[in-house]
Amino acid sequence: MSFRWSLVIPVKTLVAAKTRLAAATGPHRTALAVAVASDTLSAALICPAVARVIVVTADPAAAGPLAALGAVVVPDPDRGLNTALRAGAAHAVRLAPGDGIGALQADLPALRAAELARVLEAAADFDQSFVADAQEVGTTFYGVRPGVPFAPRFGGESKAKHLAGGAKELSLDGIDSVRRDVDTPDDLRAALALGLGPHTAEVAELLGLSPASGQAASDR
Ligand SMILES: Nc1nc2c(ncn2[C@@H]2O[C@H](COP(=O)(O)OP(=O)(O)OP(=O)(O)O)[C@@H](O)[C@H]2O)c(=O)[nH]1
Ligand SMILES: C=C(OP(=O)(O)O)C(=O)O
Repeated sequence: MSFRWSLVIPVKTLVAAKTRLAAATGPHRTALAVAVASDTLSAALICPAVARVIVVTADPAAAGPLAALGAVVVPDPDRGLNTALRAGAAHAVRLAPGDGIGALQADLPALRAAELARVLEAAADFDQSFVADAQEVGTTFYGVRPGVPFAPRFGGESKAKHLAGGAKELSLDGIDSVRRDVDTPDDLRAALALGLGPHTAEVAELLGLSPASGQAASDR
């Protein structure tokens, strides 16, 4: 691969985040949202093909811990997910016009750097590409090669939208952790089975879901 990547991770204002997990998480809902984003970010940052991670958020309670882990934080224009992603991508172009730009969902708590590396290597061969989520309905990664217009179509049935937009679906074996987004209690259990990162494992233990057995992203 002749270029590296800027990854943009969108993080919704915490008061509105992870509502489908509200009943299962009670007072720990916002902690879970930050933990899941922290594990996603940490795994991305140790991937050699990733030059930087740009978090787009309007929430200081998310921005603080994610900046401390190494993210560049960009303010959210607060006009929805794809606008937030485009704001992050515009910043990425200013910082490093010669790098690819990827959007990565924030809710991949089992993400393994080696699996993300395989996705980025494959993405380098296409102008626009994406990875469908584990349900085969949504999208967890959308990326463009350097200089290609960044046109994310996240939200709802976004796998079909990215296909319709001309992006190549990356159907690789062995990238379960990149596809395992967490929206529901069943998703959280599935991520637990793959191996949660340490931040999410700590919250999962508070929820009575697991022992604190999170592994560093480099070891998973
Ligand atoms: N910065 C930013 N991120 C967003 C916005 N809307 C959604 N996201 C992020 O996009 C991803 C998918 O979001 P959703 O599935 O809509 O929301 P969620 O908080 O994960 O879950 P629910 O509340 O259960 O829908 C998550 O990583 C969110 O943090 C937005 O307006 N701005
Ligand atoms: C916004 C999306 O994800 P989620 O499943 O988290 O709603 C999407 O897949 O486009």
